Amino acid sequence: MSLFASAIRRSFGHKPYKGHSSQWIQRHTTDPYVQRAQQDMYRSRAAYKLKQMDQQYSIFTKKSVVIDIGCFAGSWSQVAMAKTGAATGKSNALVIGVDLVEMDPLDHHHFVRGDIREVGTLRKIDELLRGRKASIVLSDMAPRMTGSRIDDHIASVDLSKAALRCATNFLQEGGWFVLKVFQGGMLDRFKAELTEHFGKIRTSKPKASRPESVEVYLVCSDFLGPGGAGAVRAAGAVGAATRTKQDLG
Ligand SMILES: C[S@@+](CC[C@H](N)C(=O)[O-])C[C@H]1O[C@@H](n2cnc3c(N)ncnc32)[C@H](O)[C@@H]1O
Repeated sequence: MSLFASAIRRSFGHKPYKGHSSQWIQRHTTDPYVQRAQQDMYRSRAAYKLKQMDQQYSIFTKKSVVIDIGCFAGSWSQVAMAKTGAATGKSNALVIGVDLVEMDPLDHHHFVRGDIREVGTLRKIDELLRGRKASIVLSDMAPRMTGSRIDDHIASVDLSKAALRCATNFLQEGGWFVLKVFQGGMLDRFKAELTEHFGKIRTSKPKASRPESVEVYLVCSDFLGPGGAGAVRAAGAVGAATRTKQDLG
């Protein structure tokens, strides 16, 4: 057994890979990001995807208020806690994680167990925000995989729409929305929907995302606020009409 595999065994118990195929175990134990995550004390290799996107787009600032949807096992929340200063417990920053699955607690982190598609879950997030708006909404949610590419794509777009509902409810104007979605035929229409709410949308495939994976990330910024682009267009039209009236004297 390799040194790394025996270290994992020590950390995670006698049969850490029970239920996984030999192909999965081989890929997992030789993956450099898995090894780095061990060394850096991240709960999963997914941490590096968020870190790489932050390096490229500068998403986090100190004191940000973050909602991390689909947060289990917690590595995105760990990154968010460190980047915003919430991990110190002395900052104004706030990180709220949401997942269907119970998560081992992180210091100064707020966890909601629930389904993001349900109103009750949104209500719990609202209570934790105590009247504040979020500066960043993250979603690394993945559906339960069926093995059918098209079904997994549809389920991923459904989850993304639920994450978008959460983002439009809680984001402050100018805020960020970073989400994972599986590529497929409905992606372009979903992106068009996002343009109704965000000034900029970029598609990202961070290095830590396995090339063979169908996942991509959408990095949306400049949240347009309630009413979205429709409201902005209407305000523009009112402004233009007022200016024309003034011009006409
Ligand atoms: C790939 S994992 C997230 C990994 C995480 N970002 C990390 O860094 O450890 C996807 C998570 O999405 C969660 N999820 C899937 N559907 C959900 C839903 N409807 N509401 C909340 N969480 C959901 C799953 O339970 C799973 O834990």
